[in-house]
Amino acid sequence: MSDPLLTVADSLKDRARAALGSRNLILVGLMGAGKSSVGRILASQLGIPFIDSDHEIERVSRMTIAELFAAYGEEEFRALETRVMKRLLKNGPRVVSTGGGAFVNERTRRHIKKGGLSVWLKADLDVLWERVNKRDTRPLLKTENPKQTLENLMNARYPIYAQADVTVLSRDVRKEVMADEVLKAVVEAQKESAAS
Ligand SMILES: Nc1ncnc2c1ncn2[C@@H]1O[C@H](COP(=O)(O)OP(=O)(O)OP(=O)(O)O)[C@@H](O)[C@H]1O
Ligand SMILES: O=C(O)C1=C[C@@H](O)[C@@H](O)[C@H](O)C1
Ligand SMILES: [Mg+2]
Repeated sequence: MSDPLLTVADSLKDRARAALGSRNLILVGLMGAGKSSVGRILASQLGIPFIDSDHEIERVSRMTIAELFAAYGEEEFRALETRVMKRLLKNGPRVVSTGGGAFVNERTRRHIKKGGLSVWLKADLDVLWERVNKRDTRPLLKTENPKQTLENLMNARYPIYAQADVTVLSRDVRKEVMADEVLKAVVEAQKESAAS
């Protein structure tokens, strides 16, 4: 006899996959929200390709994000990010994890809105700080008080991330649990848009 729990999990994946159709599933949110790690799990569960825009930018430029910021500055980085995102979102379905500032940029946001379903992984300051303070690869946090900088970014960006199609609370639960919550939110979003 089949395991009823497995059947429930399988049908969630199937329902989310059907709800997505040929659209991309695009994860947005601040540094440390879990876009890259949860995105990878989602892609494997949905059986569709996974792309991380930060990695794609590093691949095409053959430089790290930190090197790009240092050599060309944030403005040039954003212009490159917009071009890369536009290209990545032309075809779907894919799971695309974005860099933390991608959705904040108006042009990039337009490509994201056109290219699929955007999901904001929303987390509180302490959760984000616990996760990002372990590595110093993030150029925007190389300040005297990086936790305060992170809080300033939250205050400036949260009203913009709130424009995503769907919001999922990112908490200290297993990444697989977070991925399941995103799948449920995708199914719900599709139901709501079908009903309206
Ligand atoms: N649900 C979770 N529980 C515990 N740790 C997590 C969870 N989600 C992510 N992490 C950890 O937090 C760190 C940051 O996660 P991740 O790189 O996925 O974030 P991100 O949103 O892609 O950040 P960035 O915008 O900087 O790329 C990683 O070390 C990851 O393993
Ligand atoms: O929040 C941001 O603006 C950034 C987040 C990272 O993912 C990188 O894209 C880069 O470090 C900028
Ligand atoms: Mg990431």
